[in-house]
Amino acid sequence: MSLHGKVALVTGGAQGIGRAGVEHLLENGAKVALVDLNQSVGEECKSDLDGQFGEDNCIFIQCDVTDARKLRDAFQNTVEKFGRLDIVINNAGINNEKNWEKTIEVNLTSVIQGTYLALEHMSKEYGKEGGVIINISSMAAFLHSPHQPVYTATKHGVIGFSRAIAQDASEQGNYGVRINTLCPAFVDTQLLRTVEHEETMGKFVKYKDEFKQRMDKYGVLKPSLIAEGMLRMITDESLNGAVMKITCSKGIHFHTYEPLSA
Ligand SMILES: NC(=O)c1ccc[n+]([C@@H]2O[C@H](COP(=O)([O-])OP(=O)(O)OC[C@H]3O[C@@H](n4cnc5c(N)ncnc54)[C@H](O)[C@@H]3O)[C@@H](O)[C@H]2O)c1
Ligand SMILES: CCCCC[C@H](O)/C=C/C=C\C=C\C=C\[C@@H](O)[C@@H](O)CCCC(=O)O
Repeated sequence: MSLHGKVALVTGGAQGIGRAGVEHLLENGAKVALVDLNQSVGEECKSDLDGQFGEDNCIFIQCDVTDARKLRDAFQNTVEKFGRLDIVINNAGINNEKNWEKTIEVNLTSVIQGTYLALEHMSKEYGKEGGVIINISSMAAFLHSPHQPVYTATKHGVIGFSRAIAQDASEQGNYGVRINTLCPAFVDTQLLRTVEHEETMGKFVKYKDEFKQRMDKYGVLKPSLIAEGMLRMITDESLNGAVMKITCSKGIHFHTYEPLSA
């Protein structure tokens, strides 16, 4: 699948993994709506990208993904601006064990909401041309990050939801939309800094040194490698319901599941 002429929407696209994904999409000829809560970082990012890739290839839409009406408007505005939608990356995420209800809203509820909105704009079921959705989970879903119980739960949820809807979409619904999940290990972004603070880790902040030892043990990846994985899941048309893992030890690889048996 070539990205020329394609249109993508990336949530949490103003920094970190999302921004790296946006840059790779633009480099490969797509037009991109970067949707992010953070107005100032979003505007700065858009201005940098205009300098790098030319104006009119990228728009910034300020939006809290937990506001269902605003998220719906963000999808609508993207289609109005660029005329179509082909790729959606539900990437926005937080690490907040203190306000754990918010973590569920951002990391799981909004990913579900974003997937349903993406299907409304891309699925053959709605008379559209098809496309691809990437939902961002984490290696925490496999290794359960001991001091992030709610974060871990949300990332398990993203995998379960995405695999189930992918099977529905490809095998029963004939939506023409592929849905894949990406699970990075530790990545060098602002999210990792949240481990230092009580306001984000709550009572688990006392384990911050142990957390840092885990990062030293497993290593910390660059956002550009995660963007490479994203691009592969977007362009490889054989991938639907796939769960990609990216780690320092094994690089980009896929999780394998036992086939269902009675
Ligand atoms: N950094 C890691 O080690 C790591 C590892 C595995 C998975 N992930 C996942 O990757 C995704 C991106 O994380 P990151 O590391 O780039 O983090 P980051 O904090 O650098 O970037 C997250 C972006 O999401 C935006 N955002 C946060 N809440 C939002 C909301 N309610 N509405 C809209 N935008 C919002 C932020 O403004 C920010 O621009 C997350 O889902 C995260 O859980 C990160
Ligand atoms: C404040 C912290 C934010 C955490 C962000 C992130 O989502 C959490 C990641 C948690 C665990 C990462 C573990 C990584 C392990 C690997 O590098 C690896 O060695 C495991 C290999 C297993 C496999 O490939 O199947």
